[in-house]
Amino acid sequence: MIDNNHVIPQTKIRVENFNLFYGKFQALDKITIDIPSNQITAIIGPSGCGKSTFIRSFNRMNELIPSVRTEGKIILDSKDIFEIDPVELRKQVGMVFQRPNPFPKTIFENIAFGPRAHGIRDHRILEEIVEKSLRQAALWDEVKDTLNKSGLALSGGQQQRLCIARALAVEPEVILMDEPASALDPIATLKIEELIEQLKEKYTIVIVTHNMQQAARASDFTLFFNMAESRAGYLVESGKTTDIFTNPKNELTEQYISGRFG
Ligand SMILES: Nc1ncnc2c1ncn2[C@@H]1O[C@H](COP(=O)(O)OP(=O)(O)OP(=O)(O)O)[C@@H](O)[C@H]1O
Repeated sequence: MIDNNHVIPQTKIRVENFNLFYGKFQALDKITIDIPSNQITAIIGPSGCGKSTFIRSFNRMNELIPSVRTEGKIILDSKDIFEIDPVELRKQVGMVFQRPNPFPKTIFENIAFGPRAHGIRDHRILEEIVEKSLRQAALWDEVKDTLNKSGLALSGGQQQRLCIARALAVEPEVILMDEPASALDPIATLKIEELIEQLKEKYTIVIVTHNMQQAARASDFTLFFNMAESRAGYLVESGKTTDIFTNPKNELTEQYISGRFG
């Protein structure tokens, strides 16, 4: 399909009328949005508006919290995620967190852990996966001679790329990133942004960020969330990142991106 001479990307995740409650508190209110395939979608909005809760819904991580209840649909390709086994779902929808969290194991074992848990035992195949994942995460050249060193001995930026490599090792389709560069210095941050740009060729990326420049620089689509008076998070506006940042339709979006609230 062609729209203003641009190809319209396919939908990877469709969210329909999605509500999420922590006990009696409603954290997400009637979210409906399509997340495009092989694109980078940034989620921005003031603290507490439900950005992390929203992306944690995509791989059902919120279900690990006992009080959580959801309503509505989340469809991955054509499958209802609530009908997919959560372990299988989390293989397809990987996650990278705010603080790099390598396992206290060697670099090799950090990457081999997931594939091994999914049944791959052959050491030669594991070696191939480790190399491929580290190459994709732009870390191979820096660690190829020290694969038996602890992942914790790497710098913060390297640790975060190790965590990205670990997520890639089980061949996900979607990678969720919750402020993946917020604990990193500007150079390590730019490396992560460059890496994310390369990864979208193969993966659908959804990234939460507080950093407006980062959203503007590094994403194709942007969703702006806000909080209602009840503190429930809702989607104010979504669209191409260039449109959201240059020509927002909603006054709240305009105020937020220009730093006038949040
Ligand atoms: N485990 C939980 N139990 C109860 N309430 C929670 C829980 N986790 C988050 N919340 C509440 O849900 C709301 C949304 O939180 P969430 O962390 O998703 O927001 P956020 O937009 O990602 O915030 P930030 O930008 O500060 O990280 C907040 O009011 C928060 O207090």
